[in-house]
Amino acid sequence: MAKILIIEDDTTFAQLLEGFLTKHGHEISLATHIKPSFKLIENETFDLFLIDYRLPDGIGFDVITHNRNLGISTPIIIMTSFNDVRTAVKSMQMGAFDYITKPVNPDELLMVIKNSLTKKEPNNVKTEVPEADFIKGKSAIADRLYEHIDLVAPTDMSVIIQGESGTGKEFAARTLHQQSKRAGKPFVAIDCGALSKDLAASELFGHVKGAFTGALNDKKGQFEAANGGTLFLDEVGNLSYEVQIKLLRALQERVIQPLGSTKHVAVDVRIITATNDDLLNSIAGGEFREDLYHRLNEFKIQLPPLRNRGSDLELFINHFVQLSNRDLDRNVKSISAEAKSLLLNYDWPGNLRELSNVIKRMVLLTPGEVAQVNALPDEMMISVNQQTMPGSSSDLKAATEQNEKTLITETLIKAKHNKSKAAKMLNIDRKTLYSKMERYGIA
Ligand SMILES: Nc1ncnc2c1ncn2[C@@H]1O[C@H](COP(=O)(O)OP(=O)(O)OP(=O)(O)O)[C@@H](O)[C@H]1O
Repeated sequence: MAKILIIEDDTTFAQLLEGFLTKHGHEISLATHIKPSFKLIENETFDLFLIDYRLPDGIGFDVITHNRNLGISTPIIIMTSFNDVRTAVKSMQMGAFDYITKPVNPDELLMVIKNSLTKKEPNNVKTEVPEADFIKGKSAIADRLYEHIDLVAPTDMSVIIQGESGTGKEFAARTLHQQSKRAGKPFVAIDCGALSKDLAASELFGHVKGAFTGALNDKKGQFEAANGGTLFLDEVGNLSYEVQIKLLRALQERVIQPLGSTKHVAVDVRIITATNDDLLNSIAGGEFREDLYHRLNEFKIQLPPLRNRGSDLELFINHFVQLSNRDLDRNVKSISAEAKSLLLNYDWPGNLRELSNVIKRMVLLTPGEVAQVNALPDEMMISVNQQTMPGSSSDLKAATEQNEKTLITETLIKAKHNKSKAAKMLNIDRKTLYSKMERYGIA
């Protein structure tokens, strides 16, 4: 049983969730707005937060930031409409545990809650995933990527891994460590996006008792924990300017000074950093120190977005189906042509993380051996159709075709892919619907 705070302004839906989760043994508190929820969060201890992305007085991110500043590392699940997925993936960078798209599927919700409760680690220290759960891919772009990794791994060079959210930067960092002389020593991964400004220095460099209010005992920092090994700083661009100065010093002088201590501790740590953004923009904006950037950027690895990985997409789909079969005790052996076509044509803004979530959901919703298109989020189809719309806005024929295509897609969704029903709703016969679907490439 877990104590869960739901922040959702749609009260009917919130009560539905409350009833459902109470029935599954959880204890639920409800809030409809962000501000009053802060009071609850400060006064009570929860095991999990389930938060709507759009709320009347803010967005789900505000709660993430609030918790981070208070040093609260309770997992957060963001509930978002599919249209907000692009921004929701950002919540992952900020330390939210997971997201789930609306309309919320009850089985999926239970699965996501179970995952986040079992992996309840402080969200700034990342949990390790078994190596067998990863594959490298076979495309030319994957070959080039792993050539670079093989080349730089055995050296002691600092590496910046750049890539969109969910492209597998942490996996790349772990691979670098495993292929280095430091493999027998610790690999410590820190999510700088989930660290509050105040806690970042203490987390990295440690502190002595009494260094600040709340420092009740001496604490070793992650630099010391990683001694002899590799320290992976994810979202390094989020470190404050003061911590950047301390980090630069640690790298240049190979010593750290815990907060409140006069002692210097020698450390031998290889630094690998990751960033979603081009840090050069942050340098130009004065938020990131140029000297630190050059110290960190002895070698740069660019991770490609999933939409540019060509044939790897299909490999990843099959890989995630196998993992999901194992984890969810399912037996999905194939994917229908319609569903496959959607998966291959969608542009995956949340990259491997989004793909893994969508496949997990698909497998969960497939009791038999063949996954069908209705196990995929409906909005994926709309998004794919919008991406492939032809013509410019001044081309009347193309515009009419676009409207027709969108209308057909949306009606098919409303009719739960029953084509006879969809044809009736569109006031055309089934044959015409089939020929139009074929013409517009609607799966
Ligand atoms: N090569 C891979 N094979 C299989 N799964 C992978 C691979 N790389 C990443 N993943 C999966 O994709 C998800 C995102 O990976 P990861 O956390 O490494 O991405 P990231 O780029 O560090 O994300 P962020 O920018 O949000 O920190 C994880 O669930 C991970 O298990």
